[in-house]
Amino acid sequence: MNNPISINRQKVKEALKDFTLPWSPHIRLLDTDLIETLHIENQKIHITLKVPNVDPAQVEPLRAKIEHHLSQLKDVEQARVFMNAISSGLHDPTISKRLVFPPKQTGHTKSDTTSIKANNIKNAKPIETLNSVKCVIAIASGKGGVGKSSTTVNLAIALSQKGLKVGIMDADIYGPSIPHMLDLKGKVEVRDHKLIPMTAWGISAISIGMLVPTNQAVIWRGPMVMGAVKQLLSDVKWGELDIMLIDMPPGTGDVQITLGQSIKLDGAIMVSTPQDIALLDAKRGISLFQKTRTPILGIIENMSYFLCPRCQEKTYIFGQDGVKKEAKALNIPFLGEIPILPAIRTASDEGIPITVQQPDGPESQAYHAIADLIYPAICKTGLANSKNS
Ligand SMILES: Nc1ncnc2c1ncn2[C@@H]1O[C@H](COP(=O)(O)OP(=O)(O)OP(=O)(O)O)[C@@H](O)[C@H]1O
Repeated sequence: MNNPISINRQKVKEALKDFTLPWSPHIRLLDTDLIETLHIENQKIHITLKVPNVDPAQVEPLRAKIEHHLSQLKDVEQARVFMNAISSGLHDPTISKRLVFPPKQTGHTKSDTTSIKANNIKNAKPIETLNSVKCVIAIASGKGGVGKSSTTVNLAIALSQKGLKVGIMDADIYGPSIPHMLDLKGKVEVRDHKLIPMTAWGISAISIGMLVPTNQAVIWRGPMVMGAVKQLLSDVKWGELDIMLIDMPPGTGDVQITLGQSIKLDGAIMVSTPQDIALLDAKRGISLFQKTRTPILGIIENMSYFLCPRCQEKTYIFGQDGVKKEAKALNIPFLGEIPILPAIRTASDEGIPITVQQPDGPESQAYHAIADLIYPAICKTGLANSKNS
């Protein structure tokens, strides 16, 4: 005979009886009204924690500690604790409660990128919603504005034109541009408490830009960002995907740390422009991925050269082969050059990517050539001959 499931509200409360507030250690959590909701369903505990008017960085350890402690209880399959916003600008009230932290911040949580260790991932619980995603690859850059989002979108479309099912997770919390580039407007559908990705040009996509007004997330720091990333990872019903591309924010901050600690990436692709400064920053990004033992699939040089529309002559405005040489020095694959062309920018601005508008044009060919190179890595047969040599 099966043993009855023993977890119930009483047991959860019992487990939390010694928890105190990190900012007022003499006050017991259960003596406050901070636990707003407590639901138990199918051995999964969901708690909503009201966040008082303190620095969210002080609340995050409590959230994490409760999650960890409750997930150890007998008959508990999963414990999730969500921070509840005092007010939010999210379009969907069922999501808003869970996604954001209070707007007031008294301090900036500085990210300690050195604290990322590969073994953190071992402790991370598998994210159920990603079970149906075969391969997750981050598209990153050290510096902003180098064309990472344009590359993500066009690469995604090039891969889908090869017959793969592709999704984009826009993790660029501070400047989400994927909805604009894919012309995705309107409200994200919520089904069974999960976000349903929007679709355009055969690509599924989710972005914080679909959930909050564009200027709101810009001020988020530390735990707010981490909470948002975790929920973009675990609260989205992706369905079957061959590959998910994650459009990362530039640099090495909270998003990179949270992702590094939450999921095992199958690979990372760096995007850089030929300028020295962008390359220098890209190297920092590469070293961060190396710390989490994420395979670097390679580096793409964007805005490499101008292609004369009349004579097809290439002009290397910022010098030739800078990224290629650096890739060789770093012993990582060089994935290719993308020209700087007005059509790429205008297509992005119109929300109809160049790979959709002119799938056979020279700009699209550059993305297709890179898709050809990474395709075998996605299909776990190793990277195709890269252009390093
Ligand atoms: N190869 C290219 N040719 C012409 N314009 C380009 C090219 N790549 C990107 N752009 C344009 O440069 C601008 C910045 O590109 P994008 O938003 O993709 O960069 P990003 O690295 O994602 O920026 P952010 O750091 O803000 O997220 C956009 O206007 C985009 O259309």
